[in-house]
Amino acid sequence: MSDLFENTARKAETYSAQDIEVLEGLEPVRRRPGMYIGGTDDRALHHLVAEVLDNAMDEAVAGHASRIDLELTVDGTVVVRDNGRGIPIDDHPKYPGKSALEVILTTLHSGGKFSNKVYQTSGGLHGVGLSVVNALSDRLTVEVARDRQLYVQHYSRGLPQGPLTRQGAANRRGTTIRFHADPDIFGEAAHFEPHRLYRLARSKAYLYRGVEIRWSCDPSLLSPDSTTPAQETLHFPGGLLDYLNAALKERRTMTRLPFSGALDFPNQQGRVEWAIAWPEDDEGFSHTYCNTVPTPQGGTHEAGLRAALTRGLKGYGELTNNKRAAQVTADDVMGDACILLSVFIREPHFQGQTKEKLVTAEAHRLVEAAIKDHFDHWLSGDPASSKALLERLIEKAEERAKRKQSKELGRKSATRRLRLPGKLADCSRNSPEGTEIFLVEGDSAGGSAKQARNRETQAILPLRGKILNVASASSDKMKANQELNDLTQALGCGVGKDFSSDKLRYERVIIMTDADVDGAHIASLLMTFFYREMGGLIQNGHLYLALPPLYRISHGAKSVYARDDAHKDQLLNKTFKGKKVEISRFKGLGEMMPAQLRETTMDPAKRTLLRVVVPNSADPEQAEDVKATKTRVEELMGRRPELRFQFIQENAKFVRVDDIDV
Ligand SMILES: Nc1ncnc2c1ncn2[C@@H]1O[C@H](COP(=O)(O)OP(=O)(O)OP(=O)(O)O)[C@@H](O)[C@H]1O
Repeated sequence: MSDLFENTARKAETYSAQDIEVLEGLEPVRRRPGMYIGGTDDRALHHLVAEVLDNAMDEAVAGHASRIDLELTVDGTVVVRDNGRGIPIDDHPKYPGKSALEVILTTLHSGGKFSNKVYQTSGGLHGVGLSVVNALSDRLTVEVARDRQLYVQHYSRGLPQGPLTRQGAANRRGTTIRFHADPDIFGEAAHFEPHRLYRLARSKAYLYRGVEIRWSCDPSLLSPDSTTPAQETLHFPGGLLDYLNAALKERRTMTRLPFSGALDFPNQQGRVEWAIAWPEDDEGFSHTYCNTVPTPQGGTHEAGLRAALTRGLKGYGELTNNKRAAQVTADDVMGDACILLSVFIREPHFQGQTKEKLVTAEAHRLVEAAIKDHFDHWLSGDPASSKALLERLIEKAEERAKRKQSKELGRKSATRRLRLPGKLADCSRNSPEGTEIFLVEGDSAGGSAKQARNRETQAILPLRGKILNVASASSDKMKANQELNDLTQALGCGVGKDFSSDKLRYERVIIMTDADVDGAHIASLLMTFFYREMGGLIQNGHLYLALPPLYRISHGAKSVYARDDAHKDQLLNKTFKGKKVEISRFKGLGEMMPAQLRETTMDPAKRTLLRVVVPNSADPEQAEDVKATKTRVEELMGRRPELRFQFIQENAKFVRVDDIDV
């Protein structure tokens, strides 16, 4: 018998009652954190803050607190303070000599939210949140200000470090939880990201207009280009509609106004609030919440909304004698919409402690009933908008049906066959004529480009960071490279020996990178790839470089864009000579508003493109040039990185195509 089997057999003999462990107190949380917070990764770490903030929100929604502070200090400690009733500090009847506060912090399943007595609708229900945070913090301090007295107790890894002590008079009330996540659990490198905490605080403020949340974070924790403020008071009297407007910015929508409203359920069963818009660019999202807890996986409340909107639109179609409306499905209605939905209900049922999905069956009926009538009213109140929306949704349904039927090798069926990369936002036109694909640097620039594009003819493929330099990489490495694979799949024309110009899915391939050195580097890597692996694409004149501006120069209401320093100087010396101007420099494409990006770089009527050309290999007269180019590319891209950028600037042969005619 092998050692392994011998050992196993011995273990079986000695397996007895003493092998059965019973974990006491908060020990199970430390031993199996995944069960309570879904893991020990970044998401789980940030979930700790959500647990504590949810308690303060519950106190606010119950009408007892109006202000919450969320602070991230320089050593990574999170402070959540509210001006609510304060966690009870009197002795717990079941545990004489122990305060209710200590019971709450050290015992799983203890809390005031198991009945509706102290909280009508609450995000908390399991009575474990705070004890879990306590168990997973190497330092936690709780301060309670009640009855004009301040009480303090310190904990470490779930254990009290001393008794609850009275610290003297307090002229405020409420609870303050200060905690530092335990590096033994989350790792030494784990840290709270200011932007995630800020966004969490902001969404809570949008969800409950009766609360003011003061966010603050040590400025040294913010990177220089961070858009997260170090301090901000978050209070939104317009609720979800404010949220939607902020998310939409200046994007155009199918209807004149968003569909928004709020309604209390009958018999004080709770409340529903919603704000929905259908953007013209079809880049939708869906954020749903129950008792201010985000439910990223949706659930019954979202299903209720789906039913109300779909039935409403179909009904409106019938009312206006539009028979084609019958084919519209819930996916057509919801798929590309921007959706914000928040419900407050009693005793909600979620899936798991991280509460990602609402499963309360009743929520479906309540939400559907509440929203349906409002939606019908809204549709009939603005016939022009409703007609435009319905037509767009019918168009989608018809496109879908056509795709299903079509056996031909159209774009979409090819799409499925080719298994296009998920991050490609494809254009809707079926043939390559007149279409273009923008290869964009990074997801954030990709997001702006998607909003700025013409969705019929312009596709967007965001590429992450620097792509592989194919001139110095092995062919195996190239085949394994995700970014290059995505690019190849999106273009559809094959690489190397398999390249076929006829299969190219777009008429123009446009590299759109930032107007800086990094951008030029990425563009040069992409051009090297095309040159080596899809030479025909350049030979046939399909490859272009976009020219995003580097500066905006404004004088009063007039703004013009300059693509580089020389252009800027030229404009300053001519157009704006002697005038007081404001100059702003774009850090990257992602920083531009979609409208600016459209106007300056993407709109065929206004932009400037550079076409990338190489000497023609079919022309014997150019044979020398062909050879020279090849040597140059091999030399510079292959072995001498320091000369790459210089090469692009000085030696690449571009033909300038101003205001290219489309
Ligand atoms: N900021 C607060 N103000 C007043 N009472 C609080 C506060 N935070 C916690 N509590 C009390 O402590 C109890 C336990 O909180 P805990 O976070 O452990 O669980 P919960 O919120 O009840 O449920 P869940 O585990 O689902 O979050 C709450 O039910 C509430 O009675």
